[in-house]
Amino acid sequence: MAFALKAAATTSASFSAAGPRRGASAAAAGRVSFRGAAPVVAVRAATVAASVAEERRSISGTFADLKEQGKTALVPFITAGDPDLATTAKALKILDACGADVIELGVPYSDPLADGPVIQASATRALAKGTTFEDVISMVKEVIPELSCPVSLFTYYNPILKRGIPNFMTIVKEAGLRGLVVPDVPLEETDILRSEAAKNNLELVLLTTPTTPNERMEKIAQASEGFIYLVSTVGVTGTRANVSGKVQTLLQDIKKVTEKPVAVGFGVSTAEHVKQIAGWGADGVIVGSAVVKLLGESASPEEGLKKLEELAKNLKAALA
Ligand SMILES: O=P(O)(O)OC[C@@H](O)[C@@H](O)c1c[nH]c2ccccc12
Repeated sequence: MAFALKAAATTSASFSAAGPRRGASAAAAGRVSFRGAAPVVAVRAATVAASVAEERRSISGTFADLKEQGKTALVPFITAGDPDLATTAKALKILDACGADVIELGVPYSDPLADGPVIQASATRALAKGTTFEDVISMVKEVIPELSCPVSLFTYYNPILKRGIPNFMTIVKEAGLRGLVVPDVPLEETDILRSEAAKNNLELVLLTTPTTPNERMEKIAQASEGFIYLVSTVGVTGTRANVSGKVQTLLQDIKKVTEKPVAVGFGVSTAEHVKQIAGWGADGVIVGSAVVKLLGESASPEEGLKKLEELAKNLKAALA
């Protein structure tokens, strides 16, 4: 696997110094400070406030804000449509309320080659329910306005190719999504994705793995946007008892070549794991299978959501 994202940090950094991290407060600040201004100025000011608010909800902007606060991002992953899309909508709101900093939303796919048994089974259940890409987008469009954290879409390449890259990016942007993770596209083939994503204000997150040669890792780091996804271990997604000690060295290697945030995923499932990884200097932790398992394998959607809330709170507390 080889992954990449672009240089999204360019604009976000300049906004990161201003107060709380999310859009609502920026908009509120705009209302107060522009009161009484002449109409034209007010309109211009409102536009600036809106773009600041917009920027603050970007993935890179979120990471920049957290860095200032000395915090590590919690990035949960869930599969859309498992157990059903209504539950996915509720799960997004719960994760946001529990302090998820960015959410990775997976589009269910029939050949998830990088996924282990838990996420494969989850995608299979979602597809068996008839979940389509269009259904996922409609749900997302409704829910995103209610969330304060940015949501990134996780998808294999085929659904993108099928719709045409420019068309796909427009759909994703219009749904309110802020980023994309596409695990089966090699770095060399990400240019077109990145440029079309950029036109739609979407950040393309790239991945690097323990077997990625240093020189290539450097290129991935340069091209990745939002954050750099450090895959903690070789193999597929899925919970593991321990986090590989190699991650600490890999983090150091990446940080030698880039200032961009680095988030660690694959096999991260417990409060201890996230604490350990944060202690090694990671800017974010990505938790997939542990979360997906709760939602997909509980006796009822309600029970799954309750367990999800407990786990999210627990993970967030470990990063406080
Ligand atoms: O499930 P895990 O081991 O917690 O790993 C993260 C993860 O689920 C998510 O980022 C992901 C799901 N499917 C993937 C495929 C490739 C890379 C990453 C992913």
